[in-house]
Amino acid sequence: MKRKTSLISELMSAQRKRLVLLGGQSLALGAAIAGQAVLLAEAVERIFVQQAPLSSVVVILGSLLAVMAVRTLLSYGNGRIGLQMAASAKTEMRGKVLRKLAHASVPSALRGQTGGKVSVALDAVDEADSYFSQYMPRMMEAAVIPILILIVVFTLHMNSGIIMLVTAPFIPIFMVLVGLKTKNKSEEKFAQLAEFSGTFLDSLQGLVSLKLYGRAHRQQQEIERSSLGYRDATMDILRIAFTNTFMLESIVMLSIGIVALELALQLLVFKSLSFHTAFLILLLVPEFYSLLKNTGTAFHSGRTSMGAVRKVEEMLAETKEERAASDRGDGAGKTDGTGEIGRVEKADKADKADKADKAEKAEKAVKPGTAHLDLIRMPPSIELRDVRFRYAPDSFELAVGSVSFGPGEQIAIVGKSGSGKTTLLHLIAGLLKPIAGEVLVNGHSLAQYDEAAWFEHVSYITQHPYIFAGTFADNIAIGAGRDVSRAEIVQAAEAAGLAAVAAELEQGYDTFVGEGGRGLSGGEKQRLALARAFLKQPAIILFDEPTVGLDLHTERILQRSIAELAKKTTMITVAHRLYTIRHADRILFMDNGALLDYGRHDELLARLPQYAEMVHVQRKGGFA
Ligand SMILES: Nc1ncnc2c1ncn2[C@@H]1O[C@H](COP(=O)(O)OP(=O)(O)OP(=O)(O)O)[C@@H](O)[C@H]1O
Repeated sequence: MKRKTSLISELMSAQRKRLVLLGGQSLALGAAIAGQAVLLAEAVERIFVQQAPLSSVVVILGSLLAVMAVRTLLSYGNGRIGLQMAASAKTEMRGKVLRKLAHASVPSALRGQTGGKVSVALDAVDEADSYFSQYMPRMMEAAVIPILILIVVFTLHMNSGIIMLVTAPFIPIFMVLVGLKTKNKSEEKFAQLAEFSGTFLDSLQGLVSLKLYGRAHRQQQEIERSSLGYRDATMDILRIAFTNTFMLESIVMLSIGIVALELALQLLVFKSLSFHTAFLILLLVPEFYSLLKNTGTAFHSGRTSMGAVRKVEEMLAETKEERAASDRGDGAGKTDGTGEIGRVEKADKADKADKADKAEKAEKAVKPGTAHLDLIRMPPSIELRDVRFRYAPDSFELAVGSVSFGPGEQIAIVGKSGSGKTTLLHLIAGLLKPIAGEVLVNGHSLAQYDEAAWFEHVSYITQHPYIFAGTFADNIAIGAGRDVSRAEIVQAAEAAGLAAVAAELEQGYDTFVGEGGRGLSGGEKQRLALARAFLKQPAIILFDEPTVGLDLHTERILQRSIAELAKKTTMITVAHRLYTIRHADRILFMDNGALLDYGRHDELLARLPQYAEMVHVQRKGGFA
């Protein structure tokens, strides 16, 4: 049998008490099975062979009923323990998956299909059920009861014991052969299911675009292809399951037949066996094989489950690797540290030594995990020190030199599309980790801060804020991260210019918005994000200014709200409007991943031709 997955070992070791109980109950079950056969053989012998009166077997029949009841209770008990083990293992597994997904870095969260991840978190975890609810109890029973029956048979009649001993291994051997095949097929099935779920969800989310671009039919074919792949993988497993059952039944019937023939010969031809012994053995033999056969069936579902657990394990390992990579500062976790980055750093040896020296000093100054104490000085000073970042080894590289922002400064990041503005914003937010250099907050590396403590001070207003299915008020309240009163929500909404929007809603602040509720326009969504920020009162606001033109009225409301919010915060804006740019304390001009220059509007206008050109273009476009 293949080695168990380490996740299964981990989950099983948490269930030690239940396993011991299962072992104990299985032993008692074995004794009940043997006892039941002994009592039944005795009753039949007395009634039919010795022709004894019924009154003389009343005690035996009463005991038989009692043993049968105990046997039923013990079987039920084993099933219950199995279900309990499955429930707690699934809870643990799902918890692990959700924790990993929740703590994944931004690049790894964006990687892969959402539907595939959902399928692993829900379906694969559910499929793991039978490993604990069926496979483990049956395996435990198979490890104890058949041995007990064999001992009884050997003491009664050596030949029958030998036949059972010789034929029994065929069942586990067959199980292993089939099981190995099933596990591979099961892994294939889950890969197919994840692909199918991913394709389906992607198609649903992009349905409008697919229709507009006439790609709906192709996508339909794609869904059909992946659903057929899933069907075929499932059918393969079912085919193996049916063959498995047929083969097991055949082996069992043949083995029982051989033992019965041998008993008949000894009883009738050689007359070396009493009816009582022969009948008792004949009662025990089917129990013996049926246990092994049930184990075979459970083994099949156990292997299917292991394939599913393997999928969960892969997902957990993937996230672990990425975390390890991002902790090492490998950017998106794709670099191996010996590639181009290594070469660049070799060429820059002196600089690197200097940096290492500085990093060591910073390390000594602040022990990891204690740096959040320095988040008291808010808004903080932020410094970028030779920050470099890359999504993947051969992809776009961002390299900003050194620049620092004082507490409460208003920073605008400008540049052409694709120049790295959002990437820089994410690096400052700590959503991406630099592959070289560091982002310092209040003089300490951002990497040393407790992530949750840092995020408590940050609000990030993207161009497409997430609106979840809930009321308008709930969607604002999420910004606070604590219980807030209706008055506070209304105040935040008013500050963000949302009061009029709320007044127009059918049920005001209690109107359902988001999925399945009322939709919101782009401008309304951004104002909702601003309202969240008003509630949160962060020390740093990262703002991705809308590129699409808003109407003048909305634009004014937004500007007023942002100016109000900016009073007590460091605000870093990916700016597209000349108004924002001109009012910034400092403008960072990005070009193809490099920070070309920074300064105030008039300074850049005087010394950076690219900036002057951008301003000129914007003026012509009427953005000013
Ligand atoms: N998750 C990602 N994986 C790989 N490359 C990425 C990823 N996100 C962005 N990029 C690439 O990084 C470069 C910079 O992207 P970024 O979004 O920072 O630019 P930007 O200046 O904000 O652009 P825009 O103004 O159009 O939003 C682009 O070439 C983009 O293709």
